[in-house]
Formats: sequence, C-alpha cells, structure tokens
Amino acid sequence: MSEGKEDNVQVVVRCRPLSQKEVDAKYKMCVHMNRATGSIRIVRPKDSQSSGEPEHTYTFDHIYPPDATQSSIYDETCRRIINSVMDGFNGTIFAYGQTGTGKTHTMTGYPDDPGVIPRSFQHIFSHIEQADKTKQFLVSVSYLEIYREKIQDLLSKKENAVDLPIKEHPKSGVYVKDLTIVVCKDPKMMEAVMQKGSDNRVVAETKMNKTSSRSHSIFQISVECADLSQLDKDGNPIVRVGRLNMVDLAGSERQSKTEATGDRLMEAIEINKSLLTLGTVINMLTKKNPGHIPYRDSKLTRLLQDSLGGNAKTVMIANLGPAEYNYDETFSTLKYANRAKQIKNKPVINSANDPLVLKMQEEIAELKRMLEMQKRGEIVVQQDDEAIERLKAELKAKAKEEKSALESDKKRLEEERKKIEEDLKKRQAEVDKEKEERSRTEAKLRKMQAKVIKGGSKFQELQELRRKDKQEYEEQLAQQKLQAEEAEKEKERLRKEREEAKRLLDAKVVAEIDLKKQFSSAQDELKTKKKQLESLLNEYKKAKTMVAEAQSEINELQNEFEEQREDMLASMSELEGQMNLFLLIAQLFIPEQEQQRVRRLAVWDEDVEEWRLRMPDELDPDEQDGMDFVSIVPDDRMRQENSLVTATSIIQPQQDMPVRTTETLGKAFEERQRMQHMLGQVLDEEDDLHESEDELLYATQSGHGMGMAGTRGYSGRSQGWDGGGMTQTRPMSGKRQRPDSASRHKEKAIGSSAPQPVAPRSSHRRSKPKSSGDEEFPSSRGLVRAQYE
Ligand SMILES: Nc1ncnc2c1ncn2[C@@H]1O[C@H](COP(=O)(O)OP(=O)(O)OP(=O)(O)O)[C@@H](O)[C@H]1O
Repeated sequence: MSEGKEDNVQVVVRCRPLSQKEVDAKYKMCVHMNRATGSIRIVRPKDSQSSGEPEHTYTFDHIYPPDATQSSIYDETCRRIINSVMDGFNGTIFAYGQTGTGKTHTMTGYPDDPGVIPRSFQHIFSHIEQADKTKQFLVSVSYLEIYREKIQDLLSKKENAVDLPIKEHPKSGVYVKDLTIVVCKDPKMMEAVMQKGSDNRVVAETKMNKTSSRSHSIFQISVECADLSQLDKDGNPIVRVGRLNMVDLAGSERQSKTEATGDRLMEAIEINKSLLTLGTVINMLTKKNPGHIPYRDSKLTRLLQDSLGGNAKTVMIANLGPAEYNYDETFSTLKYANRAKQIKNKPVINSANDPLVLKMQEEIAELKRMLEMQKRGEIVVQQDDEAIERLKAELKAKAKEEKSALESDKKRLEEERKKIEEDLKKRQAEVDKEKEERSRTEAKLRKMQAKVIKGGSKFQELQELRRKDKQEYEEQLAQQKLQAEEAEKEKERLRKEREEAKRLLDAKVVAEIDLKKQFSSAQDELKTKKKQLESLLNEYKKAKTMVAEAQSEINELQNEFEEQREDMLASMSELEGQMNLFLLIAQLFIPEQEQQRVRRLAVWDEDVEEWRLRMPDELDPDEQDGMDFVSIVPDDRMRQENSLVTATSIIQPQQDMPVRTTETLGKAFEERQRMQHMLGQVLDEEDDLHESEDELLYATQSGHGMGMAGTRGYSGRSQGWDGGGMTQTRPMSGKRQRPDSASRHKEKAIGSSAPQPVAPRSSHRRSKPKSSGDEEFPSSRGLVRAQYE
C-alpha cells in the first residue's frame, strides 16, 4: 500500500421526476435545484407538521435534476472512481435514499438505460483493452446482500442461503469468507453474473414501492493488474489490486409510511438499524476528534469500513423524491448527505496480497509444461503422481519378470509374450487415457488463457477506437471543465452578489433602526408640542375671550369718555368765554398798578393748593420798600352791598384795605371753580381708564408669557400670530398719549396778558404751574380759588 492524499467523500444528489401517480394526485415539488451552482433548496410545505426554518439550501459536488441522464451521472461522478480502481485504489459508490427514490434505477438501471454498475463493466474492459501489453489483468466479481444482518451470497449455487462470516486479513483488510468469486473475461459475463445475483435479491412490495429492495446489496468488482515490466525485489511482477464496491442500500423510509406490520415491521426496523449505524459512523467521522467509530455495530458499516474514513475513494449518491408529501424523508436525506461530504478518506494504491493473477499464471505455466511433456510422449498424468510412480514400479517389475522368463523358459517366454501383449494392450489403454488427459489439459489451458486477458489484444483495431474514445472523452472533459469554470464563476458572482446584498441589507437595517429611533423621538417631541399647542390654544381662546371682553369694556369706556370729554369741552369753552369776560371786567375795574401789586403779593399755597396774598411780615425788606399794601380780602359789607367798585376803590393801603369785588365776579369764579373741578375729575377718570387698559393688556400678555416664549408675539389689539417670529404689532405700553398738557392749559389759559401769579410747586401729574416769572398760568382751579379768596 502506498500513502495517499486526503480526499473528501464526494456527495451528489439525484432527484427523480414525479411519478405518474404523483402527477395525477397533483403533488407539488418541494425541492428546487440549481445545477450551475450545485445548490438545492428544499421548501417545507404549508400543511407540514414539521417545525424549523421554512426552507434550507444545500450545496453538493453535483446535483442531478429529474431530467439528468444515467450517462451524465456516470461520466461526471463515477468514471473517476473506476479509473482509480484500475490504478489499484479501492473505490465505493453507494446510493442512499428513501424507498422508491431511484437507488436501484441509478445503480442497476435497465437493459436499455443501464445504471452505474453495468456501465462500469464496459468501462473496465475498454480500459484493459487499451492498456499496455506488459500488463495482465484479472477481473473477478462477487455479489452479496445483507438482509436482517445476515450476509448472503447472491452468486452461490447452494439452495439454502447461509450467513457468511466477516473476516479481517492483516494486509488485505476486511473480507467475507467463502464468498463466491467469479472471474469474468468480458462485460457480458459480468452482466450475466449481475443479473443472476439481482434475481436472488430479497425484494418485497411495500406501500412506497412495488418492488422495494429490502436488503443492502454490494456488488464487488476486483481488478488485479500484474505489471510484467515492473518486478519486485524477489523478481516477481508487481501486482496491484483495486476493489470497487457498488452499494444499493435498502430504502430509508418511515415505518408509518410503509404501513408494515409484524415480520415486515421487524424487517424494517432491522434495515433502519443498519442505516442508523451508517448515520452514526458518518456523524462520528465528521467530528474533529471522532474517537471510536462503531464500524462493528453493523455488518454494512463493517464491510464499508474502508470506504468511510478509510483508504477508498468514495461517492455517495443521495436519491430524492421531489413530492411534497416526502418532505420529511427528503429533508433527512439531504441532512445525511450534507454530513457525509465532510468525511475525509485517505485513498491508497493496494498491492495484491497473494494475488490470484499470479497464482493463475503459475498454474498456466504448469499446465503448459505438462502439455509439452505429453506432446513429447512422456507420461504425464495430471494431478496423479502416485499412479505414475506405481505404474513405473509395476513396469519395472514386469520387465524383470519378462527377462527371467525369457532366460529360463521359452514357453514361458511365449506366455510371457502373451502376457506382455496383454500388458501392451493395457498400456495402449493408458496411452489413450493420456491422450484424453492431454486434450483435457489443452482445453483447460485454453480456458485459463481466455480468463487472463493480455493487454494489447486487438491492438490495431482498438487503436483507432481508443483514439476516438480518448478524443471524445477529452472533449467531454474539456466541456465539463468549461462548465465547471463557468459554474465556479457563477458561484463567485452569486457569492459576491449575496455579500453585496447582505451589506446593503445590513446598512438598510442600521439606517432603519436610526430612522426608527429618530422617528420615535420626533414622535415624542411631536406629542409634547401638540400638548403644548393644545394648552396654548386653550389659553389663547381664554385670552381671546378676555381680550374681547376687555375690548368691549374699553370701547364702552371710550365711548363714555368721549361723551364726557365732549361735554367737558363744551363746558370748558363756555367757561372760557365767561372767564375772558371776567378778565375783561377785572382789567376794566382794577387799575394796572393794583394788578401788579396783587401779582407780586400772590403766592401759591402748596398745602391747600390755593393762591393767597402774602402778609407784610412775609415779605423781604427789599420787597417792602415802596410797597403800598392793600387788602384785597373782601369783607361782609362789600359782599352785602354787592356794588360795583372801581379799581382805585378796591386797592387800599395796608392799614385800610377796602374790599373791592362784585357779585357777578364772584359767581363767575364759582362757576369757573366748578368747571375746573369737573375737568380734574374727567382727567382723573381718563387716567384711570388708560391704566386699566394697560393693566388688561399686561395681564393678557403675562398670561401668554406663562406658556411659551412666543406669547410675546401675540398682540392684544391685532389678535393674531405673526407665524413663528411672534413680533408685536403694537407697542407694549398701552398708555395712550394724552393731549399735551401744555396745550390743554393753553386752551384754558387766560392769555399772555393775564396776571401772572407766583408759580405753585404742585406734585400733580398734569402740568405744574410755573413760577411767577413764567409766561404760563397755574391751573385754573388754583387761580380761581386765589382770586376768589
Ligand atoms: N431518475 C429517474 N427517472 C425516471 N424514473 C425513475 C428515476 N428514478 C427512479 N425512477 C423510477 O421510480 C421507481 C422506483 O425506483 P427504484 O426502485 O429504483 O427506487 P429505490 O430507491 O431503489 O427503491 P427501494 O429502496 O424500495 O428499492 C421505479 O419505477 C423507477 O423506474
């Protein structure tokens, strides 16, 4: 044996077409195959009770869809194994699968559509015919089945099958003792042997298959090749032996589906047991540190020991039924096959141990030698040396007797002659026997020579055939290579596409997650904003109502104020007219000098907010110089008399200051005072009105300010939103600009020519009276009171 490289178990999948029955029942396919990529996808039917992923994809060395031909399977998958066997390797091709999925169809086939086994016969013999002349081959076959853990010889002539034992030879390995081995000289003979064995197989009708094989069958071809051009150290030609096991396993089906009972059920359990062990062995072999492999647990695994993890080149053909109702079995077959492809073997070239081809060669040589002796007339009795020796001894003794008889007695010589004649007759019979024996030996030799096929026979005619075959094969090979390359490229392209798709998918998923996060936070924000908006809307509605109410209130107040203002203005203009009249009268009745004096003496009393005339003791000394005090304090007498006084009469010296006034003037002053009072009230109300308006506006604005920054944008008057910028459309200060107080006073003023009293220091908000030097007058109210007093 020579050391070999590791070689994985090659696994291919073949799917048969839907049977007529399945087509009629309108079953759908549950497997989908892609020949270019070698992948097969199995999809769980919707009504299936199995759990797990809805679909699975597996990749194998080759896949054969329903329309694949027997020849494509042989050429693409099996041919290389047979070539290896011819080179001295062990090879195994086994078909695995559920009952009725086409194992026997694939392995045996039909005369018009042969399967792997018969195709291998042709292949082997055409290989021998093309081989070198120096090579001599011996092809032998055996055929056995394992039925209920018993090994039966399918080529045995014995009536009753016996369970053959398994033995192990230290060099040649595991073998079945006493198994019939038939040496075959041509494909036809092999076919005949195969047919004989197949007829002996145990088959039975199951619900799943009409002629279901109930046993595992192993058709073994052994090819010994003696290379006469290569001799070992002992000078013997090197002989290589390759063994090819072609295994058709029993169907792996579910008991429930076969509906088997009783003995058939027991049988099914036993069949499954050996398949189970095969599964266990496959499982163990795929592990990194497999430990003990239970090959011995079944006869099937024991015999296939070399093929699984051993030194053989192995191909597993997994057969599938595509119909949906076979989903579970098909799925299980695919899993089985997928595991098997991980098994690694170490194929080696086997040198023959005690090769049959050499034994036969020795025998042939011996027969040839005997034949030569017989041809030379030497007595050669095949396989009866004792008889020859006996004959020799007898003849010697007889010769002695003859000699003594001749010497002693002529008579006796005569008798002796007669006796010799008799002996000669005997010898003649023996010679005839020898002749017969020789012709038998010749026949045997011819037979033997026919079995040992020399390389190079029919060389000339085969040469051309071989060339054509070779060319055809090379073309096929090139085409297959091309297909394989294309498939490889396609595989690579698909792989890249898959990777790209995966990358895009990943990116999409990440983006989607981000988007989802953003979306949910945006949604939260939206919700919060919505709530805020709703509360703002409520506030806005409330504020709107408040503003509307305030507005109507303001309108009412304004109207009221306008009315009062108009009334007041009317009264004021009337009052002013009267005032002017009174001033005219005063100017006419009071001399200019007196008026000057009064002006100088008049002072605004802050406490009582009235004009009064200062007393002499209140004057500075320089003011008193040249001052003629007059009293302008009216006395009762004057009032009573109610008489008109001249300007000179009401201006009196300090000691005697006459009261000069008129009733008319007094009334005018009173009237004016009343008007002034009214005016003051109206102005106060107006102020209050402005203030409450401001407060209302402020309250509205403050209210909005509670909710959001944008409240500032809301305008009390315009009652609108400016769309985000929220700017004011009206100044915040609601204080209305009053008519200029100065001009107001001007309206009420007596005129530039009017007497100018000393300016009062009032804290009143309206325009304050200025000092006496100023052009303007104090409020008419103060003036009126002062003049009246
Ligand atoms: N590839 C195929 N093309 C056409 N018919 C097929 C194919 N494979 C199988 N069949 C048909 O299916 C039926 C069952 O096939 P076969 O007997 O070979 O199955 P099996 O797996 O050997 O079954 P079992 O395990 O019961 O012996 C047969 O009639 C066979 O002709």
